[in-house]
Amino acid sequence: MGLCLMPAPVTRPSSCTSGIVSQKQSCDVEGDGISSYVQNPPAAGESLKKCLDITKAAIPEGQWKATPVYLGATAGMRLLRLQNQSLADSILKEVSKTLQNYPFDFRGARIITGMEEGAFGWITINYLLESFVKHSFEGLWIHPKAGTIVGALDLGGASTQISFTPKAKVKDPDSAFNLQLFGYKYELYTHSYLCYGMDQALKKLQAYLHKTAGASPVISHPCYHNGYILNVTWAELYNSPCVDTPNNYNPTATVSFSGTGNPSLCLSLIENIVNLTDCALSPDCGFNGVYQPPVNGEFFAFSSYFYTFDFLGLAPKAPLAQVLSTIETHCNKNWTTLTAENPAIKAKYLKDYCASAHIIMTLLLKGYKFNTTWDKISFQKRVADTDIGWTLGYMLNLTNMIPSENPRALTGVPHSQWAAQIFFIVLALFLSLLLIVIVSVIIKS
Ligand SMILES: Nc1ncnc2c1ncn2[C@@H]1O[C@H](COP(=O)(O)OP(=O)(O)O)[C@@H](O)[C@H]1O
Repeated sequence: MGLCLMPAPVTRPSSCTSGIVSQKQSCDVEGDGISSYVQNPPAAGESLKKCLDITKAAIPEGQWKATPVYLGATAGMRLLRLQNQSLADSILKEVSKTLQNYPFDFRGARIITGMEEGAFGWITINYLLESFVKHSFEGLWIHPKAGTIVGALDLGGASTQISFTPKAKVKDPDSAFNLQLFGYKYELYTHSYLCYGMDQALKKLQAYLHKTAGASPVISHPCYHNGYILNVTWAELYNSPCVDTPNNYNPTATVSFSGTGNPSLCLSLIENIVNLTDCALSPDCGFNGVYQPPVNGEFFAFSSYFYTFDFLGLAPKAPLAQVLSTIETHCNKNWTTLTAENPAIKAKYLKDYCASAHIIMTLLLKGYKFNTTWDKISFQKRVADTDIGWTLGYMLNLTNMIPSENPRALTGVPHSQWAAQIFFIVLALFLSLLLIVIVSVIIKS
């Protein structure tokens, strides 16, 4: 869930993340976003209030009333809505109530679509990189060269998004997101894969192993490190609409996953989860049978892409061969060695970096087909001192911070007209110079 605040008067918007950020003061709603609201509503409510109090302290009192606040919920809530619409509604209502008790200008809470999540992430990055317009020294606004716009790769907990401007027109209208920013039209390809965020992909992997293991209560997990054991109840394993509940479902039964640290087996299992076969025969396809034109230009990969690559020492960029060998070495480490080497990393993340690295490589190389353009991906968390994510783009859009028209055009001079004016000024100067030269030659002779 993301919350955005924009202290007024606005010069440049403060950033937003999952949680709350204002003027570089940030706090995260503790727990795993929306799931903490389902599991422990009072604790999640307290955590939200704590965040809001920190944010309130960071904004001068005189600006509180003029500070717009928006709340957008993403894939976690989209999944919950599929499972239990009324619970999703009551969570949004509760959160809205809390926000209304603060002195900000609260403008509503809603669940955004997957396409919006993808497109707003793309807007955030390109806004922070200042790739939409350049303000030239003459005070004129010039548009970017197509090459300066970057694509966005977001890997959240419940869904993953890819957004970029393809070379050719997007063939599937359901994947096209049209925008006009500073008078310049962009056609984005964007797709959000629900259930392929990191938490859900890991859950799919566990459920797949459980299904194929038969009745055995101890299941080998090739993506877990040797010596690591995880006990889960069936209720935890099947608590998501991303996994099918088995016929003999018994919520109180438990299953034990035992790590075997086998990177090649881990990779082949993940390729099954990602469902590459439905795109095997089609050229314009990502994975799971979803249309995707060929990737184009530079990309920024953030959220879970960054967390995993940063932990492995592979951010912001590393050659493909180094990435593959680092992942292999990491997965082969036993759990005792790994925890001793990383005392500061929480076990809940440490246990999964081997699996998450393989999920990432499968998505990027075999799904999106970055196999020949690996060096175009940069694994980043921040740009211009600001966290990357969909939230800032959402706020920029809602507050009309990025005008759809070119600022010069808004004052009545269209782009083509001022380009023509510059051309005639240069032509007039050139003719005047030519005239001076001709006259001085005539006078001399
Ligand atoms: N420090 C971290 N190391 C590894 N994984 C992390 C870390 N912080 C968050 N994650 C994981 O990254 C994924 C995306 O997290 P987040 O950006 O908070 O997603 P969401 O889009 O669900 O709000 C989740 O699976 C979360 O568990």
